[in-house]
Amino acid sequence: MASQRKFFVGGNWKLNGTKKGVDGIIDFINKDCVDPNVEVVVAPSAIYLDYTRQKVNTSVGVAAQNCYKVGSGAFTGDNSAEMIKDVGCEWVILGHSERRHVFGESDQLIGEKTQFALKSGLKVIACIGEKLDEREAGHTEAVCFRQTQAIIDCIQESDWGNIVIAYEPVWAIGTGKTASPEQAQEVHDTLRKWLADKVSPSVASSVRIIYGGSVTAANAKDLGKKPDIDGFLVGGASLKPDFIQIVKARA
Ligand SMILES: O=C[C@H](O)COP(=O)(O)O
Repeated sequence: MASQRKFFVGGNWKLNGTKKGVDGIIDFINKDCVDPNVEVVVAPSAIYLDYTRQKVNTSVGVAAQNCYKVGSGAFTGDNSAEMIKDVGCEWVILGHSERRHVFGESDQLIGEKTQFALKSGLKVIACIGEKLDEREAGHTEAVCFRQTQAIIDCIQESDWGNIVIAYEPVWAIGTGKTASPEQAQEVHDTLRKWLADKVSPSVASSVRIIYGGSVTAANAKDLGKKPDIDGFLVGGASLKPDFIQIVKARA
């Protein structure tokens, strides 16, 4: 039976773009990015959230790339869920590998941020994934389970309808070394089975698990054919018109 899970493609623009660059991306998205079978969400830098929300088609969701675990206060440089909602955006990416490994965010902090974002009414793209040395040591599952468990510990079963899990092996991010469709499918399948046990069978079968790590217009079709790959979180290629081909990978 075909999956009931709606294909989801996120474009994570990371720390890229000026207003002119954002205009260019929005331009190709608005021209050709409508597919009722695909949920598309783009994540500009926080500076451009409001601008992007105002200019991109309303059928395209807009996500922040991060937010803090409380609503307001003396937290210089951070953004809150309330602010993200206030400018009309409904998603946030949390636990991205660059937050974990460049900025040193812990599993626990990411769990707490996820809890607060969901309570505040945002939907969450929750990222997990192992580093190269962890994969080579045979710890891929253990790392993904540990990172996901920290989120499970902070939320309720009913929250899972507002979460998309992004499996992003760190060794595949921005390196051109995509996980093969078989490697990604294996992790997604294992994680889904584990979620059935740790959360519930219904959450396991309904939650979307998307893949991220050097996804391109050239490899998206093969990745998208796998039954447990429910879409992509795209970095570099989301800045280019190739993104449209990735959105249409299953068309
Ligand atoms: O959030 C997106 C991922 O970090 C993937 O980035 P990438 O497509 O540039 O490898």
